[in-house]
Amino acid sequence: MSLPEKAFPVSWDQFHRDARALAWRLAGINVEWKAIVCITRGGLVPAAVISRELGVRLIETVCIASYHDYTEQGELKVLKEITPSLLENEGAGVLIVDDLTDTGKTAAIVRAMMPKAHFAAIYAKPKGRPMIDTFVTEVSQDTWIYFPWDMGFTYQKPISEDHRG
Ligand SMILES: O=P(O)(O)OC[C@H]1O[C@H](OP(=O)(O)OP(=O)(O)O)[C@H](O)[C@@H]1O
Ligand code: HPA
Ligand SMILES: [Mg+2]
Repeated sequence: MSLPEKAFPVSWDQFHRDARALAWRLAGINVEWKAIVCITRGGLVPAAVISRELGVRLIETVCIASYHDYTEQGELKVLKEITPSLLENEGAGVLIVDDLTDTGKTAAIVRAMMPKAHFAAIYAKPKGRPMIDTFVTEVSQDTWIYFPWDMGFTYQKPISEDHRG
């Protein structure tokens, strides 16, 4: 297992703020969203915040799994498809929400299902960024984002000890 060089830990507070910031950007687009399609599981959390802020009550899931053994991406599996009524008109008026885009492979699969939908994620890495429409914060490709739902409290080594040759 190879660990990305840099760590970007996100607290619940910060995630809530960033999800709200994404909602502000989406509100500025001035589209009346038909529905939110969130990509499980990571997209469920920002979708809860964004649906509340934008007043969207129709929430659908598309269930995709790809990362196994922590940071290793395997074959992408679509475990549940999107309800056909939202696929009409190539997904125009639908808002797709995920927690992040990394290689862009997950976003590419969902985009292909609804080419006219708007794709929003909280965080983006450079490879995935061209696949999505709106995001809040970009981190470098060699950074791993640690989400609050995956974390617990542990001892942290002083930074100086990490840099000792
Ligand atoms: O841009 P990509 O390289 O495709 O990676 C991004 C996807 O990876 C993670 O999901 P994961 O497949 O780990 O499932 P999860 O949401 O259930 O944690 C994340 O939530 C994104 O959906
Ligand atoms: O940086 C990441 N953090 C958490 N999950 C992920 N899935 C793909 N990339 C990441
Ligand atoms: Mg995911």
